[in-house]
Amino acid sequence: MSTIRYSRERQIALSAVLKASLLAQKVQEQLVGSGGVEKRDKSPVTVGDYTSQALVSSLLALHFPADRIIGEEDSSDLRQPSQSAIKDQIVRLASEAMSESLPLEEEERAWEGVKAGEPKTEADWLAAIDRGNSEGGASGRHWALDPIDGTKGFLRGGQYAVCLGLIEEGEVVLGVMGCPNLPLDPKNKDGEKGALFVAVKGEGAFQRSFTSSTLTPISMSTLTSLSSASFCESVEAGHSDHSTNARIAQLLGITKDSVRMDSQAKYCSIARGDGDIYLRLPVSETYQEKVWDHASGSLLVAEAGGVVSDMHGKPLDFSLGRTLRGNKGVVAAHKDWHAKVIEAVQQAVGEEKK
Ligand SMILES: Nc1ncnc2c1ncn2[C@@H]1O[C@H](COP(=O)(O)O)[C@@H](OP(=O)(O)O)[C@H]1O
Ligand SMILES: [Mg+2]
Ligand SMILES: [Mg+2]
Ligand SMILES: [Mg+2]
Repeated sequence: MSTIRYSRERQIALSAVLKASLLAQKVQEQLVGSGGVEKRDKSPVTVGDYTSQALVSSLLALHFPADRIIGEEDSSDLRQPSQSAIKDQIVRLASEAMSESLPLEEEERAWEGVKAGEPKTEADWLAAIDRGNSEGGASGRHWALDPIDGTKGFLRGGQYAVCLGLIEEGEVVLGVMGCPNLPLDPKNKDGEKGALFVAVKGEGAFQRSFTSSTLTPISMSTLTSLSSASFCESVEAGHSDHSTNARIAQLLGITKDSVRMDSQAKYCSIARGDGDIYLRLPVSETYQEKVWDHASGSLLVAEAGGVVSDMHGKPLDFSLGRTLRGNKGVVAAHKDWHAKVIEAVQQAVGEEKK
C-alpha cells in the first residue's frame, strides 16, 4: 500500500495536467504571434486556455464529483454570438485531445471514463468550463485551476504553465504544474523541453518529464550568501514592480540581472535551484492576487525548502475566496534567507513612501 498522502488525487492531477500541457503545446505553435481574445478585464485568453480548463475540469468531475473547482476561465464571453468560431475550435480541439492517448498507460487509463461519457456537444464543453465557478473559501475541498498561466508568455512563444492545486480546508495540500517550454535539465537549455512538477504537503517536491513517470526530488539552492542569489520576476511590468524589485536586489547586494519569466514557471525554477528568489511586488493598490496564480507554485517552493509569503512576510491565505485578498504581493526564498529578503522589501517600500 502506498504511504503517500493524496496519492489518488496526485495521480489524477498529473494525468489532467499532462493532457492539458500536451494540448497547450500543440495549440501554442498555431497561436504564437496572435493576440488571443481580450477578456472584459482587458487580459488575453485563447482557445488553449478554454480547452485546457474544459479538459481538466472533465477529469476532476469524473473522479472527484463532490469537489469544487476555482478555475480562472468561464464561458460567459464565449456565449456571445460573435464568438462562435472560437467555440467551434474549442470543441474540435477538446475532442481531438480526448482521442489522443497519453504516453503512459496508467495516465491514459484515468481518462477512460471521461471518454466513455465524453462531452460531445458544445453545451457539454461549455458546462465543463463553467464547473470552475466555485467561490472557494475556508471549508471543504477546492481545486485551483489555472488552465494556462502566463497567457502572455504563451502568446509570445515564452514560458507558460498548466497549474492545478488542491485546497483542503483553506490550505494547499497538493500542487501539480506542467511547463511545456521549460527545459527538463536547467543546465541544458537546448535539451528536452517539458517538465512536470508535483508536491504533496509534507512529502517533498518532485519533477518528472512528460514521457516517464520517474519522479526526481528537487530542492532549492542552499546559498552561502544572498549577494550571490539570482532573482526571478514577471516579464510584464504591469504584473510586478520591476523598479522596486531592482531596489530590493540592490539592498541585498545582488549583482546578477533578474531573470524575467512568465507564469508559475518562476516557482518551478527556484524550487529546483535554478534561481533563488521570486519577487512579485504589487503595481496597483487595488489588485488582488488570484488563488490559481499561486496555489500550486507556493506549495512546490515550500516543499522544496522555501518560504512563500506576501510582501509583509504574512503567509498566503488561500481560505478567503477566489483571491488572496488578505495579502499583498508575493516573496519566495529559501527558508534560511526569507526573513532577510522581507527586511529588504520593507526597506525598499518604505523609501518609496518618503
Ligand atoms: N495587475 C496585476 N498584478 C499582478 N498580477 C496580475 C495583474 N494582472 C494580471 N495578473 C496575473 O498575472 C498572471 C501572470 O503572471 P506572470 O506575470 O507571473 O506571468 C496572469 O495569469 P494568466 O496569464 O493566467 O491570466 C494574471 O492572473
Ligand atoms: Mg488570464
Ligand atoms: Mg495565471
Ligand atoms: Mg491563466
